[in-house]
Amino acid sequence: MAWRSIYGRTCLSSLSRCRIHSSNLSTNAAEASTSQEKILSPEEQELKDALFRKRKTDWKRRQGGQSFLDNVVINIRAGKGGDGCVAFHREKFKPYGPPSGAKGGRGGDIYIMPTPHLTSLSSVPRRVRGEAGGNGQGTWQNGRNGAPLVIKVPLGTVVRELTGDDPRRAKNEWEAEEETLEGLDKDERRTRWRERRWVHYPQYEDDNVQRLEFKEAEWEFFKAEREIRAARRQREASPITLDLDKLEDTEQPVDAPLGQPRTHQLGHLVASGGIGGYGNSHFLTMTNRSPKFATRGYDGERVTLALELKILADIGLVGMPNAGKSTLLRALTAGRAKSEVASYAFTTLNPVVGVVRVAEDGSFVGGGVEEMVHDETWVEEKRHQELMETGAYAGARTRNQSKQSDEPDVEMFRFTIADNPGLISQASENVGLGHSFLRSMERSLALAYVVDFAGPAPWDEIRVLRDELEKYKPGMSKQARLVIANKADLLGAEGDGEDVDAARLKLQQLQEFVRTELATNGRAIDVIPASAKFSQNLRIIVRAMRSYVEDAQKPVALSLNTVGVHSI
Ligand SMILES: Nc1nc2c(ncn2[C@@H]2O[C@H](COP(=O)(O)OP(=O)(O)OP(=O)(O)O)[C@@H](O)[C@H]2O)c(=O)[nH]1
Ligand SMILES: [Mg+2]
Repeated sequence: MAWRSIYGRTCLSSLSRCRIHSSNLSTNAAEASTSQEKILSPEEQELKDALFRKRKTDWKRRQGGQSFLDNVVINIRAGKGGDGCVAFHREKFKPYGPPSGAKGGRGGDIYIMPTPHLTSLSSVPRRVRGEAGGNGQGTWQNGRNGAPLVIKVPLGTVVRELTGDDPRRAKNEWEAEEETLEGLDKDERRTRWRERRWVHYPQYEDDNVQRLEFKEAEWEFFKAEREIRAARRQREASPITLDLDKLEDTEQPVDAPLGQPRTHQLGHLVASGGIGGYGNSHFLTMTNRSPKFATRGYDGERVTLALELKILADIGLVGMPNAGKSTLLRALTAGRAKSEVASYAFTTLNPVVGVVRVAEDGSFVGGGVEEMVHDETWVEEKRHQELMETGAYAGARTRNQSKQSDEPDVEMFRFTIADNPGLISQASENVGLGHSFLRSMERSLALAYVVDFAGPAPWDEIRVLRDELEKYKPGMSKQARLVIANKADLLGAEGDGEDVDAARLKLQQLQEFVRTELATNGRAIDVIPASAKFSQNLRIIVRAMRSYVEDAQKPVALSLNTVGVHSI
């Protein structure tokens, strides 16, 4: 403990030194930057911003999509079995009692279970060690079993066991033992092998190994171990793959230690604990009345699992950069989903999920205010800052206070919606941000194309998006149920009849394109003109999205009981 605290103090003091040092640095840097800002002309500033954004997107692209999703590799060791015991019963007037050494307990199993309370894999430990079984004791007392351990992961986690020569895989229990025996000659190997498997009565080891009974027991032990190894190899041939996107609330009986519940919600078994060793009473035979050896417990299974969290949003937004996906997400969630909005391409670098809460009358939280403008984030921040400085917020009501008037009273339904990075032509060849982020949408219940309706040919955008979805995964474009023609406010903005007619014609053209060229699973794709920025037509979008989610959830609810559970 002493060295720990000393170590801690040293670290802290050096840290605080660093902080002082860095704060000096930052003041200098701030001074430098203010002086630089003064010198930069607007064009230069713009160029600097553009370079910064380019660097940001390039960096993201170099990640190869790995940082879009939560990916972790965890190393699991189930508990070791407890050792058997060598003991003899002793009683008054009974100096040579029978062997009374009992069995060791079983090592704790490791389970994995999805839970709705987690949203990321950050809290999942990278190293998991199961509880070891207790050693057996004299007077026939078996060791206690190790308690099972449940690893909790967020709903929507995909679990894969790493096998073969994957460099991230840790050695399994047999390979680990083999490694310790490497380079030893035959006799030494045999001695080590015995040491790991047998417990001897004090000072009887040399005697034991000469005895015929021991040799016979060793041979039996060897045969049993061979079977265990074969079973393990067989298990490894079908690696664990689990798709944990459904909650499980079934209780399973457990072999828990005394004082713990007999049934537990465990989830899926991923590593079994080692079997406990036999006590010397197990080796009692007609010929060997006082066996002076017992076996040790087996190591628990060791597995390496790769966990990947797929963001499970009910609706995924797909669109080219700048189409207004992030603005739409903010508008639908009343600004609660903090997705950045700006007028340059690839503002959004990671998927962002928001929750849309719908009331019985079809209105949604935050959607009651028709005139609400969702502008670019920096513009909004600036506006807020100004209002703050002028004191306009002094009498403002809190969210809860304003709830009664602005928000629907009863939330009847909620669904999640994911804003994604922009998808562009040739994304499959790693242009733009690539298309690996589509993984997070693979399992969305429905996809919605978001296009810039004010652009010259919104149908071309849809064509590109559809092709890229198909290149990522054939058939994925059939998940699309909706086309949102965003920025409709820019058409017919002059208010004269001609403009409005032209906008109507364009909408008809778009609908015609969608009807004739987009493949569906026998369902019509809706086309809804809207303005995310000025919160127009959003209720219709929410109603449509709600119906897709309800449609998709019906068959899921029916097949809940038939979902295959992987057991090992
Ligand atoms: N006039 C108008 N402008 C909009 C509308 N929706 C979004 N915009 C503007 O379009 C620009 C891009 O919006 P974003 O929401 O960042 O677009 P995005 O699709 O998320 O872009 P990326 O994140 O780069 O893929 C911003 O300047 C928005 O203010 C709209 O309905 N009308
Ligand atoms: Mg965006």
